[in-house]
Amino acid sequence: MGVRIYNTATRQVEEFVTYVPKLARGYVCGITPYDHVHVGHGRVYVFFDMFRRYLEARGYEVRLVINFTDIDDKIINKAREEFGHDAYKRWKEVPERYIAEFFEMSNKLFIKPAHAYPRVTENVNEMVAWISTLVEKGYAYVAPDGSVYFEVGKVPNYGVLSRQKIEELIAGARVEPEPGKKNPLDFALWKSWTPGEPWWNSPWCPGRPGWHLECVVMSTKYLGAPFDFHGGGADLIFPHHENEIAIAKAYYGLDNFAKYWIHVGYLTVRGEKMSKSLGNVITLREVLSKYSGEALRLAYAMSHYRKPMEFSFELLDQAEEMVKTLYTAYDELSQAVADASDEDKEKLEYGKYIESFYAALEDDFSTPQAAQQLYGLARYIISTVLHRIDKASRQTAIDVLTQYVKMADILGVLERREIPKEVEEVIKAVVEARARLRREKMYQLADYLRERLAGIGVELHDFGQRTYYTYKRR
Ligand SMILES: Nc1ncnc2c1ncn2[C@@H]1O[C@H](COP(=O)(O)OP(=O)(O)OP(=O)(O)O)[C@@H](O)[C@H]1O
Ligand SMILES: [Zn+2]
Repeated sequence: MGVRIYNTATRQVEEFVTYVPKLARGYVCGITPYDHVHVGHGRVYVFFDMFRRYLEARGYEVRLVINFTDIDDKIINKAREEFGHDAYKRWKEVPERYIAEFFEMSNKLFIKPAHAYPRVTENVNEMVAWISTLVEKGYAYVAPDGSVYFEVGKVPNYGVLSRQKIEELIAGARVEPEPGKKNPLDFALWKSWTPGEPWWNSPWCPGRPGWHLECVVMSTKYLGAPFDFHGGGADLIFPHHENEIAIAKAYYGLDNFAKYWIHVGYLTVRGEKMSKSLGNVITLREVLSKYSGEALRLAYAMSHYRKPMEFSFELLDQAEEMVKTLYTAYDELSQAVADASDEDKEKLEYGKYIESFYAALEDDFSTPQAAQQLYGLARYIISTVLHRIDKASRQTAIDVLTQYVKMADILGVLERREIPKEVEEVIKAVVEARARLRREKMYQLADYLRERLAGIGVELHDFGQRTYYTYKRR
């Protein structure tokens, strides 16, 4: 079966078919780097990382672009708070700091690098060129102060994504009519300069680009138009993504410049969206100083991406325990392969976990079910495969291990499985020595070695004559 995914543009779960076979091009709206990245942001980027890994496992080449909105009112305000009068000179330190943190946390979360990370400030010339074209085509107008607005009423079907009519949008949106705007829903493509703010030159006035335009220009610059999928948090559907579609429609004449619109539900704290403005933020730095990246990934995976996810430390504790089990199954099975025999004397029933895992992901990327199957397979390995390893063929043992790792790699939850070679050699030597002591009934000494190993995070599990170890990753 093919991949099926919910498309906000059609409000349906659809077959995922890319424009170019086996090439998936996607853009995810990036952070506005004015403060610490939090667990809510993490949910979005981990989701798209899992989706990307899944597509890659299905043989796609994935070209993923994530931007940084590195100039914005929030950044300017933060710079003023921090630097006072020097903000004008030093404002760039704010985005630099939080972009660095974004990368640091992405690493800790084992998020694979994107194809490109364009920044607004590096693409202003292209943005100015786009605005000129939009003005020429009659979709944008220049206000008396030199700001340029996009005229929403000029594009047919404005509101396709959020499924609202212009009149309803005007009534519902908290958009203030601004001087210079023809219609309250019109939005700025170019914002005129205010004293003390960073500015760039343009044919209209010194100023800076507007958010919605920025994402259209950066996505199509790196992915062409149309491209396959565009995503972000559910709060971006309106007005951000609606306006992106309108701009691209005006510029290219394309009905929709992205085929699939994929939106991730909110991460909540006591039912409310985690967000700076609500003051209920838990930073990724805090969580990842106490929990592994794999535990947080697994915690995310346990909620369906479109549903709200209530954050809690209990959830993380549970996920960390599960990750430990995943590693136990991996470590022990890797060692057990050597004890398998030449032919299958008993049949192992592991296929159903694998089939259900992929079936779940094919059906609108149900990571909760997939995670359950992966965990189920880990437990099956520990409770059954390891005990019967001498009744399974080496081929079967290797197959279970390979399939298990492949599944884990889609969710990205066994990312630290490599044990340093020297450490592995030392552990093996001690385990062998202990086995000899046990054969010679020198149990006290054998137990002493077990304790010493436990001290460095190595746990031993005896299966009759055989002993397998697990290694605690740090
Ligand atoms: N609590 C959350 N749950 C899910 N996604 C979120 C959450 N908060 C932000 N996002 C998403 O993270 C991405 C980056 O968002 P951005 O930097 O604009 O943050 P934001 O929405 O302004 O966050 P905050 O309100 O905390 O400042 C966007 O796709 C946004 O939808
Ligand atoms: Zn965007």
